Amino acid sequence: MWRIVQRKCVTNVISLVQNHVRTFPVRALPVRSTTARLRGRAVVTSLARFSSTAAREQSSQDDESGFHSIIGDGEKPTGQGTRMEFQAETRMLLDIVAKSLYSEKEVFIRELISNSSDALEKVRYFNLTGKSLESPDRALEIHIGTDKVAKTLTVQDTGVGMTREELVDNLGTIARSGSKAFLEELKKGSVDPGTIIGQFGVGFYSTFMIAEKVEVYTRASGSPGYLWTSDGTGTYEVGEAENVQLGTKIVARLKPDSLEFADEDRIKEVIRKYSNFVGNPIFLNGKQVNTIQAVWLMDPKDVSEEMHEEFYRFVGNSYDRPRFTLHYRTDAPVNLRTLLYFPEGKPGLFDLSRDMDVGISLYCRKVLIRHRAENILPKWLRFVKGVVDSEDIPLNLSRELLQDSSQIRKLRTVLTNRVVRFLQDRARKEPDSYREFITNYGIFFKEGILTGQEQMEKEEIARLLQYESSKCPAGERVTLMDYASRMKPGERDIFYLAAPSRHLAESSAYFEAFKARDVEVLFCYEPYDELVLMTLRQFDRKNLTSVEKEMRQEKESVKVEEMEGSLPKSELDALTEWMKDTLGGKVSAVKYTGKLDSHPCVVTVEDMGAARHFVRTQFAGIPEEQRYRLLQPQLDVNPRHPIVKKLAELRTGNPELAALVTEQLFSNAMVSAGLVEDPRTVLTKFNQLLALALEKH
Ligand SMILES: Nc1ncnc2c1ncn2[C@@H]1O[C@H](COP(=O)(O)OP(=O)(O)OP(=O)(O)O)[C@@H](O)[C@H]1O
Repeated sequence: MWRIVQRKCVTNVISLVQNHVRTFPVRALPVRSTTARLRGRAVVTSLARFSSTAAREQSSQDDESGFHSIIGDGEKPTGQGTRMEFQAETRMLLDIVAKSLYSEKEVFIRELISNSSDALEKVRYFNLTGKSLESPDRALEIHIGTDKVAKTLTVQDTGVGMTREELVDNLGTIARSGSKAFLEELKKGSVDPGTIIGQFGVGFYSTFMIAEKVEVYTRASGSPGYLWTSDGTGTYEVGEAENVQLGTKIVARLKPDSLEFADEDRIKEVIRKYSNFVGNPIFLNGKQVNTIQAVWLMDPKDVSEEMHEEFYRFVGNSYDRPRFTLHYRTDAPVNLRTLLYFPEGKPGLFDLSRDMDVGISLYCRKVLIRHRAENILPKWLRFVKGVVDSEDIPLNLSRELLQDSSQIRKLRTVLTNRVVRFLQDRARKEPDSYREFITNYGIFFKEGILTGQEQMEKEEIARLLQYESSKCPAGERVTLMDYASRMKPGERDIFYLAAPSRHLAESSAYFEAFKARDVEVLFCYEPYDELVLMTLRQFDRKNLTSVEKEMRQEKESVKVEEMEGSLPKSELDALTEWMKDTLGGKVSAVKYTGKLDSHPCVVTVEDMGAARHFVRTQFAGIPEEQRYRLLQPQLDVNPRHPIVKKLAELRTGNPELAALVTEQLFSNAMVSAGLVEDPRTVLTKFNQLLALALEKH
């Protein structure tokens, strides 16, 4: 019977068991201190869960027996308890590893390659530290062979191999990781652990997901060769074997439902996916498959532009080139090796969709943990392509990601801040290229602001945005920082105006007063701009204020008497009252303003940006009267304008024409405010007006 050495490495077994079977008895040992703090944490959590589960089970038993426990602390042990060991049912445990631990069968290849790579790293280490080995100069390689006829997959390495004792210890003990023990030895001597991957001591058994029998031929330096065989149902055999080469060869005899793994193309695909960057050459049926280097682990100085281009195409699955490259490493607050690319080409239609995953692959020591790893970067940065490699990521036993850990959240914050700062830097150092970039990708930053949680975070992203300004020639763009730096002491608002083009912005009725006062206004041309600035609300403690809002909040009441060329106040009051009656429920009020010059009137609503967005997206199907009730427009007339003055006369002389003119003035103002879903609807009245005007001629 296959015995589990419970004194060793039981912690891993416990977390495995907790995740999969509750009642499985194993012996609990204290959590070991580990290289990756995260692992410790995962195990601690499991232990906590384990004890609470046990406690729950205990209390439910109490209930069934009719005993209702009352919480108290009177109980005391009456003597020394007997130390017992948990028992484990090996066959069941193996079954769990082979059947339930991994979500994808194909990962067994990653596990075997990782083991081979560890074995090769160990040879390298022994060579470096002067330990005498047989054939120390042998090529350090991994060879994989597929055989459809024999229905086998073979993974062979020229690594350290195993002695008989090691075979029994490592492959005969579930959750015993020789590699991890090796790593801990190295760390005691403060040697760089290099790229040893194994840590849990279960990966090898994943082979039983696809193999009905596994044969392991292995020979360590100075030791005879051995053959270890098992069908994964609870027992194994070990015996000496002849002609075994230094290193280890694993032959998987495939199950009938797993014959795909005897297919070269299928294996190539899996290697490329998970193990493409393993530091040792991998040959598949004699041809090397992993030709691309783990560029992200290289010194940035040593990576040429061509290498970046090639790597970018590989990770980004793209055909353009990277416009900007962020290649950096850090050890605090989290260990990170990062290589991120910002595309030169335009985003595709799919990239714009929020259903698209982020473009970052997450690696741990060169082994792929997750392709397109969500949560590593926020969704709005999904156009960034590249690799993040971190030893600090909390993996679970099946080397899958624990998505919602605090460590992942920390990683995400660190990365996001770094990306934003990097782009702010590009805007300063490569303004032309950045301009092109923001033209294509600005929409993502806007999404970042719209979906962001913290004001600080939103303001950091807002630093990346650029707008045309009334103070700069057409085509030139400024940032919110530029605007803020030009503000005079005491000024508290950054003004913006949303319009489809510069021409319409400059000729807008709302802009007139600002122009006259020589106040800078940012022009926003994209549909989401004003929503973004409304969401942002403030930047650098200045208010972001739309020109329409400023107009509606006319501070002091207008002194008509002092306005040169204005209608007298009494006439104006009578006119505005009559206009309100004429427009009926369409307006909430008709007032007069001193802020207009060449325009007869404007419409203002409570929150113009939101109203416009509402009109664009929600208006279809809403009856006309209801639309006005929702918008509550206020009409502000210009008492100096010739049309308004003429209207005051017409009101009594030709009320029919005056009413038509009033309706048309209002419609024009609504169109120019962007509050009419389809401007064609105002043409009927306009034609009536023309007909009436031409009647007399
Ligand atoms: N090809 C190999 N050459 C030498 N030793 C090996 C080889 N494959 C496995 N071993 C030994 O067997 C041990 C157990 O392997 P296993 O894949 O189960 O776990 P691991 O690699 O240590 O951890 P993980 O579950 O994280 O992959 C390894 O730690 C290593 O000591």
